[in-house]
Amino acid sequence: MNNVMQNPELKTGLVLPLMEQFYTIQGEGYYTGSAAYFIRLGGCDVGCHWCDVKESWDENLHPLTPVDHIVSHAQQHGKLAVITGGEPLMWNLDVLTAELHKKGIQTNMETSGAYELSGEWDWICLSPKKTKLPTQSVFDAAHELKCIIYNKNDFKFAEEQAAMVNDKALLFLQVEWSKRDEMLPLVVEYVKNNPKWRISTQTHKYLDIP
Ligand SMILES: C[S@@+](CC[C@H](N)C(=O)[O-])C[C@H]1O[C@@H](n2cnc3c(N)ncnc32)[C@H](O)[C@@H]1O
Ligand SMILES: Nc1nc2[nH]cc(C(=O)O)c2c(=O)[nH]1
Ligand code: SF4
Ligand SMILES: [Mg+2]
Repeated sequence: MNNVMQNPELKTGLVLPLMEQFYTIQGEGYYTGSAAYFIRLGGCDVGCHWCDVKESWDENLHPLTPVDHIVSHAQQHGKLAVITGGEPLMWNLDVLTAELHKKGIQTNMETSGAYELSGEWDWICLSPKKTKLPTQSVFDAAHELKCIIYNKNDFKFAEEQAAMVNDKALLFLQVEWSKRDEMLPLVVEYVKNNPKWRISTQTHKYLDIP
């Protein structure tokens, strides 16, 4: 076991490995266009080869930060927080989300769902990955399913994941950024033929904002 994992305060969720926090516009999914304070936690062992934030993967590189410190910054920037990573569900998020709620801040999360759910959430965006499938707890609680399309096989995977998620979840297809020129036309055709899906694009990358 590594250094970070041994910390008892991490188990209780009083500290979390913080990579960065920044105020920006949610670029993806249902909340696209909304101002949001992003809290990016370090640590991920899912291993997506196209991941756009590989610097997050090694949790030991990201300082264990008291939750009250994180929340005191969040409360200076609007009323919506997005917890992302890395894979945020590697950590106990009960304290972070309770403290954000105490300050009247909405709690949204971006997750692969690869770990059991913790935390109290107003909105969960589940983006399943083939290398480490979501747990049932996250399929049941997700508000949106956002499947990444890197190649043609990913449409089939997206349908399999849609069959697993709860009936209320909104369904989004998001093209993998480096394949956008090749795959976006296929995603457009797919959504026209299968209108239960919507398109999500990484609008922050087009806008050139964080
Ligand atoms: C960096 S991940 C962090 C949260 C969590 N680990 C997850 O995968 O949902 C945030 C979102 O970005 C998506 N994403 C990551 N790299 C991407 C890429 N190259 N193109 C499109 N979406 C990407 C993920 O699928 C996820 O929906
Ligand atoms: N603007 C902006 N929107 C985002 N939506 C999800 C992001 C993420 O990395 O989790 C992200 C991000 O990194 N930036
Ligand atoms: S699960 Fe999320 S953070 Fe982890 S490698 Fe995949 S996209 Fe990156
Ligand atoms: Mg991102």
